[in-house]
Amino acid sequence: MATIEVNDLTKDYGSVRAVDSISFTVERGEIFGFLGPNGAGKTTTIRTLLGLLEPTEGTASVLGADVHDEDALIDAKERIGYLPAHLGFNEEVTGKDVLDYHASVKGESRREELLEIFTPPVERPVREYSTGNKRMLGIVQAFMHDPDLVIMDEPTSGLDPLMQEEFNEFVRGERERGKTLFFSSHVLSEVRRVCDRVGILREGDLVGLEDIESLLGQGGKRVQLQTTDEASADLTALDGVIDVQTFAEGIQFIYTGEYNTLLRELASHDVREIEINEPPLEDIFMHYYGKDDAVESNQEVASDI
Ligand SMILES: Nc1ncnc2c1ncn2[C@@H]1O[C@H](COP(=O)(O)OP(=O)(O)OP(=O)(O)O)[C@@H](O)[C@H]1O
Repeated sequence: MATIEVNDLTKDYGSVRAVDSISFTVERGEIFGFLGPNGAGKTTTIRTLLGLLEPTEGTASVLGADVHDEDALIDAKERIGYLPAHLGFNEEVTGKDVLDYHASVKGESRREELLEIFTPPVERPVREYSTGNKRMLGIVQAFMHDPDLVIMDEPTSGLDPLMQEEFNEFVRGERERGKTLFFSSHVLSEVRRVCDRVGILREGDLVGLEDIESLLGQGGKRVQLQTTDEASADLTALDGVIDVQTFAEGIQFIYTGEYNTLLRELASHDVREIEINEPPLEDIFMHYYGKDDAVESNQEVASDI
């Protein structure tokens, strides 16, 4: 049985359809990224998986527990960690108090180990915490009972780049330990660094479900080169060349065609400088969001690459 199973899940808030009949599974040991711009339905899906919202239609299960079955879900939650997007800690108690309480309910076998990596000032009251400190406290809380599945909503928001990298490293280590991680993000580069598979959500619809490798593969390659005007004209006339941009020092385009054709064309010209690499994930993402939405999505989907 898959660690997470979602079948035709729909969630309405009154007349607003937040999630529209989505289906996917997450297998044990996977890191699954749930990607989409603001308002796509990520938080709604996550809260439904945790039994915090009732589905309007459809079913979902986590660690074999049906989300409609309250008792089964309570048992399953002992083996689940949750990091919400909005951390509603009691501001008056210390970080240590927060963790002590969590320990009494779920356990704390990894508490000290986690506090070596993520370092909220646990002796101070939460009201004095920065956003990043709160996030670190939330991460420690989510993982300290060594759960089999951890569900996280925008886990790195508020973390500085160094701590984000620590987090990515930690997440990769968890995969080695056979844990299953499900997290939402609108930061494409983050998903690219750590996920095995991604689900792409758009206005409540699951518009893509891909291995990260094939997601990157679909986007072609970005070619940047310095060459003669004649060569530039020949190259950009090839099938599969899109998004051509001309600069004083050369040209750049995305190539989705056959590699040998490109290489033959390149070999027949005088090429002074060339770089071929993956296109930015935003370009790949546009594939799912379509041209009409490109401008809007571009603004909503952040990337730090
Ligand atoms: N309590 C609510 N009542 C009414 N509509 C809601 C409620 N919560 C969310 N929505 C709507 O449901 C849709 C999905 O929201 P959701 O918070 O799940 O998206 P999201 O992908 O998590 O976005 P974000 O990245 O901004 O958190 C949005 O249109 C949102 O306005």
